Amino acid sequence: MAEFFQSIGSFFEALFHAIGGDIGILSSILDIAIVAVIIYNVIKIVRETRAGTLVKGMLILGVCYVLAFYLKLQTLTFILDNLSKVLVFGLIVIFQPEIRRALEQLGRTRLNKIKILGVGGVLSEEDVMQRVQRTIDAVCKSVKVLQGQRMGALIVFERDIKLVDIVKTGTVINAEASPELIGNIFFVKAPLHDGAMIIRDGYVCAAGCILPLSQNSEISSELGTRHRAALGMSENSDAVVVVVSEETTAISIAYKGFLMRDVSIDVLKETLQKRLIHDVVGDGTSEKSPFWKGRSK
Ligand SMILES: Nc1ncnc2c1ncn2[C@@H]1O[C@H](COP(=O)(O)OP(=O)(O)OP(=O)(O)O)[C@@H](O)[C@H]1O
Repeated sequence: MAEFFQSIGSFFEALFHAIGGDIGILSSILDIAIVAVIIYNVIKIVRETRAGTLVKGMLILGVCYVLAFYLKLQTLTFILDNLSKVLVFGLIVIFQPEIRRALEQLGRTRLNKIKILGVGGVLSEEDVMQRVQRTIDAVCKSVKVLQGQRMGALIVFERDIKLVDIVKTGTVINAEASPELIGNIFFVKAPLHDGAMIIRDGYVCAAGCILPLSQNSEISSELGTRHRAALGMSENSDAVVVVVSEETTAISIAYKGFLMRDVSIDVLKETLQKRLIHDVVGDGTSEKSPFWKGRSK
């Protein structure tokens, strides 16, 4: 295997020499570019996730370590030195969802998206997006009805990461979304009202599904297991999760480990369109999403 990579390396070296390039300069440029991309993404993750507070804590520990070292406080230096070794493993455990998501994002390519959209298959991208739009309309309409009847709901919009294990915990439906169907599923006496509904490519894929609960200790204590499950799902996948509170009728949206609480139907519709249509077709409007403004847990 090592020989194989060596021969590939030699091939590229010979190629660069053949085209008159300097491998040293080229590799330095490549090196700097890769490191810049890694640093940019780490800063992005720190800013967008709960890592921010932890990084501040680590910086404080780092400053303490430097001070202790230069002031020759041997016991404190010893403790902080050993703590830092344990901390590396602790961070891997704490950030397991973020690390997993980052690796999953890395493994996702434009090709995957093309396949998911069904280009080259039976449906065109436009057909799938029209169906997704109809589903968003149906969900928004039924959410309004559910609020009026004080009924809770938990709706997961699957995106690139397939939720096969989650679907298995519920009952497969595979039907076109309509306000009537969604209303029926979440009707309090209906057998599938407990748990989450999963929507895949604009179809109601399953209902009565069990989601992973978030272990985040920063979640507001007034939020119960429905909201915790929504947040947990968004921490462990790229899904957009909609919650309608049975108690307060408030609508919340969980995405990438953040919960935006008490949103209006208009914001719900806008966010779903941005995450499920604009993000997928890549028209560049997704970053203007209101989701990241005023996010909370
Ligand atoms: N792990 C889970 N996966 C899917 N659904 C869940 C899960 N845990 C709880 N639920 C749903 O949440 C309901 C309980 O909601 P609970 O009252 O505890 O939460 P809440 O966040 O306070 O919501 P609400 O504001 O609607 O009362 C359950 O009946 C079930 O339908």
